[in-house]
Amino acid sequence: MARNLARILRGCGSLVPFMKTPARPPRSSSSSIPVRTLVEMLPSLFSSKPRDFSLPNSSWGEEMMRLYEHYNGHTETEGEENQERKWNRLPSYNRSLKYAAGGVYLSKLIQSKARLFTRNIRDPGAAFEYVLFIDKEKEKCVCIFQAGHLLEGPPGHVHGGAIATMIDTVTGTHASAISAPVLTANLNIDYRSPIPLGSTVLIESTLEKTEGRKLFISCKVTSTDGSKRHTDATALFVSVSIGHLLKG
Ligand SMILES: CCCCCCCCCC(=O)SCCNC(=O)CCNC(=O)[C@H](O)C(C)(C)COP(=O)(O)OP(=O)(O)OC[C@H]1O[C@@H](n2cnc3c(N)ncnc32)[C@H](O)[C@@H]1OP(=O)(O)O
Repeated sequence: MARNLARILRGCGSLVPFMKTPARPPRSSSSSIPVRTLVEMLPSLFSSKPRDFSLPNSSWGEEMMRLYEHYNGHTETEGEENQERKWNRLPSYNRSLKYAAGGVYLSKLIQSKARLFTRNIRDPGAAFEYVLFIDKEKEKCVCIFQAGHLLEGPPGHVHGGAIATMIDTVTGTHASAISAPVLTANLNIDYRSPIPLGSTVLIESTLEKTEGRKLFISCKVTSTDGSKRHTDATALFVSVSIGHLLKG
């Protein structure tokens, strides 16, 4: 069982190769409501190839697309030392336990239906639309997040739990890229200004330090032009053994 899970986790590593992405698919012109194109639907109907959810779909708005094209494979120079930072897209799939240990620690029913929380809505644009980029040194991650109408908390704004979910996802993906498998041990969030539903924001995470099995990561959510600070967070991840995951 542990050997099987080890194989899966190695497989997860292959789920995050750095890759360039194809051009944006056509958008519907007849309506502002996103339409799932036949091209998008066909692979899921006829192929077992997993869908990469971090590629553009017809629900992505102009700001999401502009930033996607900005970061995808982009190199920027920053700081006084003109340090170069190259951003690489991280693919994102909705299931990781598909090939797990034959229901040894999960019932087969649960295992076959298990889906990554943020990637389980079929209607594109309805909930979490996001794409993550990581720099080559794995010091920073940036996520472009478009918050769909199903994520409402206060009227017209994003639910605090949905924001926490995205912060956990971005910092957790960042920590996993450095040292998989990890679990969130601690997450502190300051909500500074509400995020309008339907808007696109930037979620940036920074590796502050590592101490043994512990990874300390900070995170901020801002408007895409950086003028508005929506949320600040710090997170602690702890590297765990496969045995710890199996123990539950
Ligand atoms: C690629 C796809 C990626 C998708 C991204 C999704 C990311 C989602 C991530 C999650 O949501 S994980 C789910 C939520 N988290 C959990 O369910 C974790 C539950 N907690 C545990 O399993 C254990 O408490 C934990 C693994 C975190 C730690 O247990 P251990 O027995 O492995 O470690 P230990 O308790 O010995 O602590 C190790 C170190 O961490 C420190 N530590 C642990 N918990 C802490 C805490 N809460 N606050 C501060 N420090 C803490 C602890 O003091 C110690 O420090 P030192 O090494 O310096 O002594």
